[in-house]
Parts: sequence; C-alpha cells; structure tokens
Amino acid sequence: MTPQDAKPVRFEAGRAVLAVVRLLPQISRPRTALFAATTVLVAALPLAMTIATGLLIGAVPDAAEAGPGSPEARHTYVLLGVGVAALLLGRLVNNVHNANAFNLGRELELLLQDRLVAAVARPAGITHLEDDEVLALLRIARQLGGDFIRPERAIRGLAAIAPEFLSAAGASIVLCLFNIWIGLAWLVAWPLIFIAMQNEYTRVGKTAYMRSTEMRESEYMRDLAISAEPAKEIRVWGLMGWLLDRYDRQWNERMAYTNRFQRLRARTAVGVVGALLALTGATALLLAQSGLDGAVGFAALSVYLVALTTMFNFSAFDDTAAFLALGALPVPKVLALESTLTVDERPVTAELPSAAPERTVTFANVAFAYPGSERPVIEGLDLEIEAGTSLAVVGHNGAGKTSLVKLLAGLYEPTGGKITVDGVDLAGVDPAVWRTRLSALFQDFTRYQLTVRDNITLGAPHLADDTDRIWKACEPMGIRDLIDSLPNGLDTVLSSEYEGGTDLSGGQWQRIALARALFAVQAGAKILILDEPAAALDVRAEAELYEQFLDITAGLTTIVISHRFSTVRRADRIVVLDGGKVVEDGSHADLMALGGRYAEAFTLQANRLARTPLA
Ligand SMILES: Nc1ncnc2c1ncn2[C@@H]1O[C@H](COP(=O)(O)OP(=O)(O)OP(=O)(O)O)[C@@H](O)[C@H]1O
Repeated sequence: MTPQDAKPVRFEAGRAVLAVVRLLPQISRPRTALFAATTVLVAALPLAMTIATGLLIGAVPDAAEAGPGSPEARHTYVLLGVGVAALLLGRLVNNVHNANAFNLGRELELLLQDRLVAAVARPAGITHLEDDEVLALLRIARQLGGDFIRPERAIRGLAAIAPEFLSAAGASIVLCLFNIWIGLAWLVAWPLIFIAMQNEYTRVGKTAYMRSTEMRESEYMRDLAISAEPAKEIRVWGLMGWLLDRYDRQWNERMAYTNRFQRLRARTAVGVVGALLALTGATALLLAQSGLDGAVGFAALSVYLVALTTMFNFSAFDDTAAFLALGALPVPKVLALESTLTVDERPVTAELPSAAPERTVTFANVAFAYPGSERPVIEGLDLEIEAGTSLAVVGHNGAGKTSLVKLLAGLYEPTGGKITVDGVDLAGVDPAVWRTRLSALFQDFTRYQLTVRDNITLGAPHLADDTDRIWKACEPMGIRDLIDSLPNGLDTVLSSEYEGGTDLSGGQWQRIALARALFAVQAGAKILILDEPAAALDVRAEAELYEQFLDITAGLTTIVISHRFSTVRRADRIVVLDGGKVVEDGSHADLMALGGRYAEAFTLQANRLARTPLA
C-alpha cells in the first residue's frame, strides 16, 4: 500500500459519522430520542450555570448594598438557585447520557456484527471468504486485539463531543452579544477545525485499517503460538522462538509504518493552531480593552470570559475526537459490504424436482479458475454422472478433483460451461434447495469442539434429537463401542480443552465425520460426496468402510475421491482427471484393459501393497 491509499476520500469522516447516527434509531427510537435530548441538556446546563454565575457575580454588590430582604437580594438568591440546580441537574443528566451512549454503542456493534455475519453467510459460495476486504471487516467484527477501530467508540465519542459542540456554539452566541464578528468567527471556526481534525484522524485510521492483511498475518502468528491444534508441531520442531520472533518483527514493522502516518500533517497543524491562537488572542484583547474602557460591565465581562473558556472544553483534538473518527470508519464499509453481497446473490430461475437427481448430473464443458487467479484448474470438463451409481475420481495431486466436487457442491461457480441436474442448470437453482440434496465430507473436514451428538447431527441439525437415527449412522462406521466408552456417551465433548471432554485419534475423527455424512443421507440427501473419506485409516479399513458405505448407500449417487485404488476399484465407474480434464473413463476392468495411467498406477500400488505385509 502506498501512503496515497491512506488519503481520506472527500467528506469520508462526515459520511462515516452520519452513517453511525442513522443507525441509532434502528437500535432503539426512544433511546435515540433520549440521546438527542440529553445531548442538548448536557450542553445547555453548564451554559445556564455559567450565565447564572456571571449574573450572580454582577448582582452581589447591588444586593449587599440594598441589604437582606431587598428585591436585589432576592434576585441573587434566584440566580444562586438556578446555578446550583443547573449544576446538579447537569451531573445527573451527564450520567444518564453516558450510560445511554455506552449501551447504544454496544448495541451498535452487535447490530453491525449481526448484519455483517448475515451478509457474509448469505452468498451460497465461499468466494467472498477469500476476499481481503471481507476478511478485514470480519476481523473488526471479531474485535480482535482490542482494536481501536471500534464502532462502539464512535458512539461514546459522539456522546461526549455533541454536547461540547452545542455548548461551544452557545458560548459563541454569548460572545455575539459582546461582538457579533468575534462570536460568528468562533461559531464558524470550531466546526472547520473539528472537520479538519476528523479528516486527519480518518486518514490515520485508514492507515491502520488498510493494513488489516498484515495485521491478520501477525495475529495468525500469535494464534499459532497459543492454539492447541498446532501446539504439537510447534513443540516438536522447537518453533516457539521462531514464531515469537516473527510475530514481534511483523508487529514492529506494522507499528513503524503506522507511526509514520500517525503524525498530524503540518498544514493541518499550522492551520488549526494558527486559527485558534488568532481568534483567542483577538477575543481576549478586545475583552480586556472593553473592560478597561468601561464599555462592558464587570458581570458581563465575567460571563464573556467564562464563555471563552467554555470554548476550550470542546474535544476536537483529544482521544475522544480520534475515537469518533476511527470508530465510525468501518461503519459505511459494513453497510456497503452488505449491499455488495446482496447484489451478488444470483436470482433463482429454475425449479429442481423433489426427486432430482433421478437421471443424470452433467458437467458440460465446465471451466473454473479460483477467484483472483487467471490459471484455470478445470478446463473443458465433460462428465455425465448417472444417478444412483457410484463414481470414483482419481488423479495426481492438484489434478482438480477437489475443485470438481466443490463446484458440484455450489461452493464456487464455474467460470465457463454449466452443471445440470436432470437437465436443470444448477446456476438457476436455489442453493439452499440444492444443498438439501447433498451430503459431503471433505478432506479437511471440521472437528467441531462440540458433543459427539452435535458432531454427527450437524449433517441434518433438525434431527438432532433422533438418537435411534444417530446410532444408525454410527453402527456402519464401527464407532458405537467407542462412543459407549466415552464418559458421557453421545454427550461427550470432543475436545480435551473442556472438562469431561476427550480428543479422538485421526481415524476415529474420520469415522465420526463419515457418520455425519451418513446422517445427512438418512435425512434425505441424494448425492454423497466423499473427498479422501478415510485417508487416516489403514488401507484395509478404508476399503472395508467404503464397501460398507456402498452397501448402505445403494441407489444413491456417490462420488468418491481417493488415492487408494483398493477403494476406488469398488466404484461402478472411475474417471481419471489430469489438468482439470477427464483423461480416462470406465469401470475398473475397462481401465485395466486400457493399460493407461489408471492401470499403471493401480499396478504400482498393488505391487507395493503386496510387499507390505501389514498394509
Ligand atoms: N482456494 C484456492 N485458491 C486458489 N487455488 C486453489 C485453491 N484450492 C486449490 N487451488 C489450486 O487448484 C488446483 C487443483 O486443486 P485441487 O484441490 O482441486 O486438486 P486435487 O486433485 O484435489 O489434489 P489433491 O489430490 O492433492 O487433493 C491446484 O493447483 C491448487 O493449487
């Protein structure tokens, strides 16, 4: 990123604060009204106290002369009463104002987080989750690292600054009574100074905000050091020192960069300080002269002087002002992301029959490149999968096997060609409907730190209470005894990070994940995708498991990716992928007879296995 990138867009600070203000009624209309009312009161009450005090000072000599009980004395009591009431009420209203602002701020963050999560969850695919801007916003949503770019702080900043601003405006009006030009100059100067400073803070905030990718990198290093999952490798390889060094280095580089752009720009500093000095000097000089001339009385002079000092209660330069700008910064971006991801939603134009697929799932001249990459990983792929049969996809690493099933699962959209189900183009089908027909287990399946029951029923969460069905999914996977032996059976948390929880072996985890896929099949899925379903099992166990799977899922369309030919050979049909294209296609017998890549790889693996007695 170049320093120019951090340059504020015109009115960016103002638009961000406005976006925050517009969201407030969505949180609560009554509390927004209260916020507005207390803003005015917090501004007005100190001003009322100031005026009453000034008038009181002016009235005391006359009252002393007139004596107790005189109208002049009564007048001073009234002024004293007004001053004290304004002081006490001011304190009370201030507390209500701050508490309300604090709660509104927290709810604003909740609202933004909800909207962000809903927006991010909306697209059917996962392309946007590899987008830098989306990840930057999600990082803010997670409130990692006690970030200072937090919308909640914008509300608190607004709560402090709005009354101060009104109070300064009131003081300017008071000064208008002394000298209209001086008063007007103050009335105009403060907003201009405030805007200039907000733009500076926004520029600084953007420097940090736009470095979110680097921040994620260093946070990743930190998380590696403190998470359980990579802990084994980090200890075995003695990586902790390296990790912390790298984290420190990245952190320092980031801070050095941020510090460079955090300084106030000279022209803003000179402009702001110059304007304030000139205006304060002129006001003080004129006041002093008018006092000495006798043009302004003692009481009025003290009111004007208090008004002048009130001007400097306004936070244009402190943390509060900075947090207003920084906190508001991501709000328009969250709102913009919401609309971007909504626009990206594709329209539903086709109805998928409830029994589909009954005939075929077809890839017709499908091409695909990952977002942000020009290189096609799938190109000119033609493949017709007969419904109700089992298909195995083989090929060397990077051949495009997983990409193919990700396209079928709708996680990405083809960049060319189309995928049809019983002749219906998937591009027009409601992704939610298509997902109900699918069950998938990916290579990098998730090990949820939840109960065994959750881990299995996440395949069809609406059936989570159906224990019989859970056991039906577990038995073919050979995990019933394992679950029975756990401290809380199905309700044992699968993580040693929780009391009473336990971790499992790689193979046991894989069996649990397979049970999850099977549970989804029982709930009505019609296509089962297994990407390296049992790589953590030994060859024989994987082959047996797949055999069982095929028995249980007979009549279902199954697609399995495996590097184990003992598994693959059991499928009705096998396709060999290379460079994102089908290069061989047929049954095990057909492909062996063909004597091509499949036959070569199969023979190689079979010979190796024959020499390995324990395999
Ligand atoms: N999220 C991604 N972004 C960019 N490129 C990717 C992404 N995932 C995979 N690729 C690239 O796509 C190509 C095909 O990957 P794919 O995972 O489909 O291969 P595969 O045949 O399943 O390999 P393996 O047998 O190793 O699992 C690879 O060159 C890989 O680098």
